[in-house]
Amino acid sequence: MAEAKVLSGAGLRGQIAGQTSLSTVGKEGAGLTYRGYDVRELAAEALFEEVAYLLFYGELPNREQLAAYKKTLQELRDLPQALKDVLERIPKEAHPMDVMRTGTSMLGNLEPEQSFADQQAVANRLLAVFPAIMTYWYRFSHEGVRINCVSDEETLAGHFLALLHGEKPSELHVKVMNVSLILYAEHEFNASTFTSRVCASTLSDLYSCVTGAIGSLRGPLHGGANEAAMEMIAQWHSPQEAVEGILGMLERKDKIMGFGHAIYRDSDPRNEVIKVWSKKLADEVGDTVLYPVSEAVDKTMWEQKALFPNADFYHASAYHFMGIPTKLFTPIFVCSRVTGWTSHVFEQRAHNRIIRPSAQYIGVELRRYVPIAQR
Ligand SMILES: CC(=O)SCCNC(=O)CCNC(=O)[C@H](O)C(C)(C)COP(=O)(O)OP(=O)(O)OC[C@H]1O[C@@H](n2cnc3c(N)ncnc32)[C@H](O)[C@@H]1OP(=O)(O)O
Ligand SMILES: O=C([O-])CC(=O)C(=O)O
Repeated sequence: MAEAKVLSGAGLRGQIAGQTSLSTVGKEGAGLTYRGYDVRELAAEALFEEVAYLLFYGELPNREQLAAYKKTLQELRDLPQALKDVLERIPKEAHPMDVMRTGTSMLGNLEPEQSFADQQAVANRLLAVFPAIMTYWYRFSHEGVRINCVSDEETLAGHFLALLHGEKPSELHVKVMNVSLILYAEHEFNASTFTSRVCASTLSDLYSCVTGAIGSLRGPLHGGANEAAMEMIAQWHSPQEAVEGILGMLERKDKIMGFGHAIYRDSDPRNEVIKVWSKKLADEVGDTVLYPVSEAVDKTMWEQKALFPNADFYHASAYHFMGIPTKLFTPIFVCSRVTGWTSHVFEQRAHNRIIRPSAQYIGVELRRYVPIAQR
């Protein structure tokens, strides 16, 4: 047996667990890059579809390539009837992340990945269909409406908002959703991506890799934090109340959702971007509570714990200002991160060895079996 090193820290922190050419996270002076591009530049300039193409194919598309890729995705938006039937049977009280997980799994039964040669087609299908999975279930179970899963919207950002609200979204909202999808697209070996790579390393199919990743993203320490942050800030009616609330939570040693990070040490580069857009949306809706409350929490966390808002914190208020129900926040993360997950699966498959670390045994020493009558 190969000799294994015992790790000192929990959570595999600081261990290099594989290679990627997709992104860098927290690299000195670089913040967050996707295939060498600064995420802040991409968020300012690019379309989410361009970023998806970049992750999948390694380079930004030219005008023709982008037009063709957008068209491919547009043509894949509709849901098969059997999937609609399943979504109609999921109760209103279900968590939408469970709906996304079930939707992915059901599609994997209806349109299985026949061979790894199909992997890009499956990734495109999932990317194109997630907004409809989420909104078809949501609007059927909450409003009794069977929506048309196809829209005239050119981009995935606009398409999602159009399906959710049943009307053409404003330019500002499409822009912010596009930025949000770019910010969430890829993040190296985070928990959900690592889940997808572990699954891929057994040579499993792409739907299984994505289903596992959704389960992993669901938790409040990972993607679920945007929803948890919203629930937290929504309870305060003024910055003063928020400061008192946070101080009380810190006193009780509660985790403050939307703050801190496993890799970044003093800021999350995605935060500065979404914070600006959240402020613009606050001004648009004439908000005088939620944004000031968020800023008060931000300031107090820095003063008290030197903890900074991660990508999730100002996403909460930004999504809220766009009229998105809180329980749909984390599924939007899925709509974006599916690009990162599937790109990682492709990398894993291209240079695969089954991921199988060792454990340090801390249980009892070898002992003899005791017959049941003698116990
Ligand atoms: C898109 C994303 O997935 S970003 C992450 C989203 N998750 C959240 O926002 C949940 C809240 N944050 C957290 O739970 C953590 O910061 C994590 C899970 C993101 C990272 O966890 P770790 O890598 O273990 O954090 P780290 O090692 O920096 O923690 C250092 C100390 O700060 C504390 N701390 C870290 N984050 C927080 C927080 N949000 N609230 C209160 N205390 C915190 C830790 O408890 C730890 O204290 P200790 O040394 O007394 O145990
Ligand atoms: O990298 C992480 O641990 C979590 C994160 O920010 C992400 O997945 O976007």
